[in-house]
Amino acid sequence: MALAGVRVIELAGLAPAPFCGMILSDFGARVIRVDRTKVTMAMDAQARGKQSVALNLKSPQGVAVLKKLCLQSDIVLEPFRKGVMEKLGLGPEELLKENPRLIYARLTGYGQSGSYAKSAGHDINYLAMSGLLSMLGRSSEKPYAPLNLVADFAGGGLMCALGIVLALLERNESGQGQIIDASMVEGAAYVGSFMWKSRSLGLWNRPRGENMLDSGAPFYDTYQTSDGKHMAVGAIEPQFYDHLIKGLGLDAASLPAQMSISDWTELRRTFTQVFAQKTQAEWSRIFDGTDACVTPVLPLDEAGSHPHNRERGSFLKDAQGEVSPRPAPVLSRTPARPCLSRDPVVGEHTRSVLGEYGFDPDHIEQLLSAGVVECNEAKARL
Ligand SMILES: C[C@H](CCC[C@@H](C)[C@H]1CC[C@H]2[C@@H]3[C@H](O)C[C@@H]4C[C@H](O)CC[C@]4(C)[C@H]3C[C@H](O)[C@]12C)C(=O)SCCNC(=O)CCNC(=O)[C@H](O)C(C)(C)COP(=O)(O)OP(=O)(O)OC[C@H]1O[C@@H](n2cnc3c(N)ncnc32)[C@H](O)[C@@H]1OP(=O)(O)O
Repeated sequence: MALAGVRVIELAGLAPAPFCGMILSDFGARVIRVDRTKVTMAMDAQARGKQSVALNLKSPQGVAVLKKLCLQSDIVLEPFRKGVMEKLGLGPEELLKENPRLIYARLTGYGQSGSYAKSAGHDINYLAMSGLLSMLGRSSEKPYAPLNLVADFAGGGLMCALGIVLALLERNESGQGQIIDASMVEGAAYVGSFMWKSRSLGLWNRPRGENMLDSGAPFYDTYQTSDGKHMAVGAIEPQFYDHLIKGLGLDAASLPAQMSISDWTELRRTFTQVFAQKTQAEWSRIFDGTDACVTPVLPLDEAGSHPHNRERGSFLKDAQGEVSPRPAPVLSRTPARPCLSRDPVVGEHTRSVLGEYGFDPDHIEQLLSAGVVECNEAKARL
């Protein structure tokens, strides 16, 4: 796999950093998640392929353990508020002095500088600060955040993984690590570069929800079907729009022009009425195999069984029978080989990882009895 041999220490976080760690793990990196002690349940729903060490970083011995792990690692990924790692004596200066090849990835909302750097926040705040949230939502409605997809995952976890891979690539030449300051505000904004750079095209001149790509256009929207499901329509180009009109059984000559904005309300009404006359399956049969750019809106538990996704193996089932997306993109020689066994229990691998990283057995037992680390091998076997 592409990242085979790469060692990652991921400090347990909420959503973006676990996603970043899972990407690295899916593509072959060895990811050790450092959990807190005295935690019963892992909050990490993206723990595929990771191992867990439970370590109390509030104790000097715990800090020393983390330093030793980082000394033998390529990457440390930290998801805390600015200053937390420094307060623990685990800041980048400290760790890079000991291991100059270390890539120190800091995944935060507001970045390591600026007046918000130390403020708490979540995806919706970062999205708001990126400028993008102002563009999201239906006409005459307030801005609407599309789950926590944009800042946490696209602009956060994924962008941080990109930074890590770039730093690894560069390290091959320089032999040196570096610090990655991954701000979700900036990551989200960067993902949305098109929105800034396409303003001159007039794509966003109208109020929110009234433009071509923000649900303003009737040919770029979703419609309810007679069984209460939905179809997604993305028939932008005229040749594809023609297929849409044909599939809907409408007469193009009796409709207003596609790009006549003043007629969009009326056109949407027509499309709404027509889509409501058949079930999702019936519309899928009509549009499948055409260039109308019309697809069913699939719920999560149906996405994997759609013929197209099934043919490609786009979703995988783990040992517990849980279905989730397979890692993307697909590399031809070194594709990801995601781990299909269950997620780690908090502290399941403490003893084995410490042993592997050079802690002698007596020292491990001393750390365990002092409560600096915890091991839950037995719980994992239950
Ligand atoms: C929208 C998403 C967030 C979605 C998250 C949800 C999925 C979950 C949120 C609440 C969860 C539920 C809840 O917990 C109750 C149940 C618990 C149960 O176990 C499971 C079910 C629950 C219902 C549970 C279910 C779900 O998990 C939830 C619903 C996001 O936007 S995520 C993005 C958030 N932003 C960032 O990541 C940006 C960077 N980080 C930050 O800004 C801050 O970390 C943040 C997120 C604001 C949190 O601030 P906080 O004050 O809590 O932490 P920090 O200032 O960073 O400091 C960390 C302190 O912890 C110490 N520490 C860390 N590791 C260790 C260790 N191993 N040992 C000892 N101590 C440790 C560290 O030293 C810091 O201590 P100090 O404060 O003293 O410096």
